[in-house]
Amino acid sequence: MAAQLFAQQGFRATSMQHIADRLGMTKGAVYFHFPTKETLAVAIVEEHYGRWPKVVKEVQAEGLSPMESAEEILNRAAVAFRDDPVMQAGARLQLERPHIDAELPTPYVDWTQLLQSLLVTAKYSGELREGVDPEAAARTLVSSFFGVQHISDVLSHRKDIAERWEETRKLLFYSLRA
Ligand SMILES: CCC[C@@H]1OCC(CO)=C1C(=O)O
Repeated sequence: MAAQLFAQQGFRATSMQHIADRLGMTKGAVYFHFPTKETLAVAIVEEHYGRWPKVVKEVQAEGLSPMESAEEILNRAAVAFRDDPVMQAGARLQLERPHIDAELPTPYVDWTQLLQSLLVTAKYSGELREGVDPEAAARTLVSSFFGVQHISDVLSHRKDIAERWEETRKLLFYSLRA
């Protein structure tokens, strides 16, 4: 599907003909659904963003502590980035935003906001190490996660992302826990 093409070769190198061929459709049929390649990229990014509230809700229904919820959401994100072409395409398209003439959401800010709110709750429930600033810690978790997923993508096409993220999260959450 189109997400796989965007994930593998990026926005600029992917033509509507490539997409039509991959989908087994005519180019006209693709244009019928998506008038431009940009609208298709926006749809994929929106699909990517749209998947996270469900993941967050599932984790928060598990009755974990705030700190455990933060850790579990990021663990699931690592697996999702490994296995889901829409996540992979969304991650690449958001890096290619300067070359996509369309309104795309600013990445990372929602992640930071979500993790910060969990870490603030963790602070007041005594789970957060004394002196740790929840906002700075949330930014560090997001930078670390997206750095790990990027390097894993470049070096192993994300095959080892779960292992790479596990070693990173162990260190990070060790430093965050009270
Ligand atoms: C927890 C929602 C996170 C949000 O949804 C997907 C995505 C892409 O990186 C986001 C972001 O960067 O903030």
